[in-house]
Amino acid sequence: MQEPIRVLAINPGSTSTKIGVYDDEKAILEETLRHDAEELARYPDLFDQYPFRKQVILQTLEREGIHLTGLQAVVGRGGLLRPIPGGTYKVNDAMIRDLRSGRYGEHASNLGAVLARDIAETMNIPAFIVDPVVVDELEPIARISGVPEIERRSIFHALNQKAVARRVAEQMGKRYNEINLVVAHMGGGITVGAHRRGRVVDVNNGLHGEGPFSPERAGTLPVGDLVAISYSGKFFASEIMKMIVGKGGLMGYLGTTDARLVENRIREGDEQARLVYHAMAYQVAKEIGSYAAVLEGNVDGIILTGGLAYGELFTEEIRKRTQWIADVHVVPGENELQALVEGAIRVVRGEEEARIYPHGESGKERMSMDG
Ligand SMILES: Nc1ncnc2c1ncn2[C@@H]1O[C@H](COP(=O)(O)OP(=O)(O)O)[C@@H](O)[C@H]1O
Ligand SMILES: CCCC(=O)OP(=O)(O)O
Repeated sequence: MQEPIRVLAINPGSTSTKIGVYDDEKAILEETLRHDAEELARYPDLFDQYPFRKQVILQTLEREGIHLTGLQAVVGRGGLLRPIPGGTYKVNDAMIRDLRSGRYGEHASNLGAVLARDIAETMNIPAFIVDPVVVDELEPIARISGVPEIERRSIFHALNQKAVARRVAEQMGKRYNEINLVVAHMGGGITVGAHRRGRVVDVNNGLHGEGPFSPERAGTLPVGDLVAISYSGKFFASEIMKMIVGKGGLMGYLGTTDARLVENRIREGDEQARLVYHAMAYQVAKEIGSYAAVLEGNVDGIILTGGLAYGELFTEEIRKRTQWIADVHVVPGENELQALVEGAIRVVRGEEEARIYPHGESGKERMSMDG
């Protein structure tokens, strides 16, 4: 019998590092290492977290008796790169440069490719990323922001939204590219996408102040008030950015990114916690309604996924407000580790060729809201 292909998958999120070791498509280890906000606050810059995240990965593997020598590939979640089509990409120098410099913005997923290559290099095996957060299938109409100088961009939980959408389509006895879905991924960040026949034609940019607020992000803000606060002389630009990503949302109002703690507080009668948690669900429901309009009301299903979808209080609040649109499917957690591994295995088996991330410079592409 042929030896299985063993792959390590690394998925750094804003509140956790998830790792998986798979023999072919079978998981032999899956672990979510949660990082509380205080722990991460010790690292002022994203890449300052690098040694800490690498250490927890290696310690977990050692504790589980999994040796790096048995691996055939390492795959990481792809971060903020230039907009590229979906697929499996070999980690290359241009990719590492863009991720380390934060040229297209900063997010924990920027660590994925770098961690993958670092570990892969010691074993002389390949490193990949699959469907990074910059997968871009927006229609031209969705790119118009309302200000000519600002173009809307596609930054979302592409890997999980697509993997879960495929799974639910299959359960419905349909193919992903035959139906229309609204998918809400609700993790540290929240993104809601309109999937029209297998393409995400519109989605809120989960990192740059669009959409519902989330455990650690502000989402859409009243823009005039944001400008006023930005020029009030009371805050540095970096402090404003932290209010939008990192210390916004649940963190800003309640001092935690952990929805489980918020649910406990609600059970103990904390009225502020109840109001804020319900407001987050309310904003997700509003966003789902707007993407149902994008699909002209032809919605075959609504999917609620990500860590927050474990919270029944939360998903019921969204269901109550959106079930008139279509059936609501709750798929808690995410399928990201498996989707990463499947993408890597297709290439290792030679079923698919790895895509090459392009080298190249263009000052115009630099994000104005980096960091
Ligand atoms: N059982 C649960 N009930 C309610 N919320 C949960 C549960 N498990 C995880 N969460 C919440 O989900 C959020 C993290 O989601 P996740 O998709 O793991 O995030 P990320 O990958 O962005 O770090 C956190 O607010 C966490 O507290
Ligand atoms: C929108 C980019 C992806 C994202 O927000 O991921 P996390 O929820 O894991 O932070």
